Amino acid sequence: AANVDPNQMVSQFEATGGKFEGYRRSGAKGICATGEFTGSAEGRKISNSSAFSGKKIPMIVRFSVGGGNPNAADNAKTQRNMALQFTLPNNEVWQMGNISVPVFGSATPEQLLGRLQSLQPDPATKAADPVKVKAFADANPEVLIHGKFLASQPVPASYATVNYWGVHGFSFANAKKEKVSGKWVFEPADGTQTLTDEEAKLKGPNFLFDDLRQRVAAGKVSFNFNLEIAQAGDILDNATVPLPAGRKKITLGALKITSISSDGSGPCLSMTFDPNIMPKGVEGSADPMLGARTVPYAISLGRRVVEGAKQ
Ligand code: HEM
Repeated sequence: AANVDPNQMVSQFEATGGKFEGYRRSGAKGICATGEFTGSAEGRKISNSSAFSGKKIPMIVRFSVGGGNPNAADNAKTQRNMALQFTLPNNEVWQMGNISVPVFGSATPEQLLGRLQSLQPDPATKAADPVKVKAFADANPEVLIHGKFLASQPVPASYATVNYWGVHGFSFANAKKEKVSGKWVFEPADGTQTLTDEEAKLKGPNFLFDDLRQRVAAGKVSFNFNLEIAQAGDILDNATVPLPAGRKKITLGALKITSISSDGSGPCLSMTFDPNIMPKGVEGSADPMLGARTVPYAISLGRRVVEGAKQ
């Protein structure tokens, strides 16, 4: 993390993805929501965090499409995001930014910067230089895993019907200081739903906000907060490596979405979701991508608030 200047990183997001004043430099097209989280007995068993008390925890939520473009198409095979803030008793806060892919597109901040540099559009052609893109990917093959997953999946029918992974390893500790480590995923309680290519085309590029409003009005949007438990030897410090299939999965609680803000407003507008902000009873892993998120998020927040926060 120390080897990449966070200001340079955020500027590289702008150089590669475009600069859109007032918008997040990543996850730009998004919408604020609120909800409530109810922790389970299994959650209480592994963590003494008040998030799992079983009392309803107020949640600030933001759904978005991946990338820096606030006009990104909703009907493409691209990433969806769900960012969360648990507002806990005793002034504790838990923030996370989860994505609709089990892995991230780079293992280290240096690799992310290099990948973004390789994808930066050439001013003459307005497109990335395929030779540079290939050279970087050949030398860093793990940067392709994320995109291959998205290309292999149909377009999600809704923000409410896709899985959202944390991608980093995290640990939980209970009052006896027993430690459980793993990777989490929020899974729609009613299962995932996707669109055929033909259905996606008919939906057009702007259907996700209205779709979500309708589903929330019907009281139908909830996710199970699931933890896949790591076994000895599993890799937990690399966001490009998912846990092996078939790891034991426990449900830490249920997240229900209860309201959607009007476009361009709401509680998520002028804040950021820093996954390093965790309550007692939850701990991050040594994944270098995790620690490297704090400062660029704050810089992106600062830039867009000064410009006039739009989404
Ligand atoms: C060094 C690594 C990373 C950098 C520099 C970075 C950078 C950023 C920036 C600048 C933003 C916009 C923040 C804002 O304006 O509030 C953002 C948003 C986001 N990032 Fe990252 N990111 C990194 C790694 C990751 C990883 C590994 C994930 C995977 C879970 C991720 C998921 C998200 C999500 C879900 C959002 C949208 C949050 C929201 O709705 O406010 N990022 N990222």
